[in-house]
Amino acid sequence: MTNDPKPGCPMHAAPYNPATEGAQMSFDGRMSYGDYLHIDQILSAQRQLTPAHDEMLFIIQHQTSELWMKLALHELNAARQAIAASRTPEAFKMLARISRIFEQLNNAWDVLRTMTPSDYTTFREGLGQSSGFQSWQYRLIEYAVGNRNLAMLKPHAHRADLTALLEAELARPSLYDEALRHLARAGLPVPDDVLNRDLRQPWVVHEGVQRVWETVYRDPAQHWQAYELAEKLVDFEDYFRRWRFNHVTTVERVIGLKRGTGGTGGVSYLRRMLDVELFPELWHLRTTL
Ligand code: HEM
Ligand SMILES: N[C@@H](CC(=O)c1ccccc1NC=O)C(=O)O
Repeated sequence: MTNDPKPGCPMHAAPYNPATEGAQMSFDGRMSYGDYLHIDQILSAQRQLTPAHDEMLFIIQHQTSELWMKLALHELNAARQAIAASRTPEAFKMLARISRIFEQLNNAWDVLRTMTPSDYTTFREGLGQSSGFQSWQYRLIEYAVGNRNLAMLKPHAHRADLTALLEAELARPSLYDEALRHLARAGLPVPDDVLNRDLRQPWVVHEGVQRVWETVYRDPAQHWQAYELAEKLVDFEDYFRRWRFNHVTTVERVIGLKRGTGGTGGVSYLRRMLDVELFPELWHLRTTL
């Protein structure tokens, strides 16, 4: 019997066999989709600790977030390298992608929001003291962009490999440091104490830096690349802030004002994090422009 499509009513046609047009159907000794993507490994990592229906949603939500964070870090590191080499147009493309990744993470909250407090209490106890607070990729993103709080190293002290990773990040100039070094190379008067700062320390708001960004924003045509870089950074922070806001709102909706499993006050802690500014001068200049 052939599998040629029959003319006439599709209801009576034999099911179409894509092999007739050459679809590869045999994978003995050839690399398949699942082989390339290690699908077996990924799909065997959803191990519920309870029989609760919604625990699967919770696990997959976090695992997919960690995958997107992995890509965000990949792009962030490449963007930083491109800026350091003054290849800014290349960096713009990667920074735009990072913002889209955060948009993706922001949209994902819509799925998690379908979990009610009643649903969550069916498995919350099983989580013990684990919490997103201990996500090393999240901390690495914060450190990479410039939010360097050394206190956040502590939950990783039991893992020498992760501590080394985070420490290595703290020794590198952040995305914001690289942006400012780029401005200095372009001839803008970035203060020396900024260019020679102790990279491990948290960023401290600097009036001289704000003045440099003001110069850029007062005459964008004259400083087009710096202006474009600034707006890409603001765009990224905008999406990052939305992630934090979605997180705290979802948390309040699900656990109210209960303490977090990670030991913080929960919503009170997350609200405090809403005040963190990654690139403060880029926001402040808008008031003084
Ligand atoms: C029902 C869902 C969720 C609840 C109830 C929740 C709750 C919390 C709470 C209470 C904290 C504060 C730390 C603590 O004491 O535990 C926290 C931190 C955190 N959570 Fe969630 N979370 C949820 C979903 C998520 C998701 C989907 C992610 C994505 C990866 C995530 C990532 C984080 C991160 C990165 C932190 C640290 C934030 C910071 O230090 O600024 N959480 N979460
Ligand atoms: N901190 C959350 C627990 C929690 O959300 C969580 C636990 C384990 C793995 C990821 C988590 N997500 C984000 O914090 C709570 O207090 O319920």
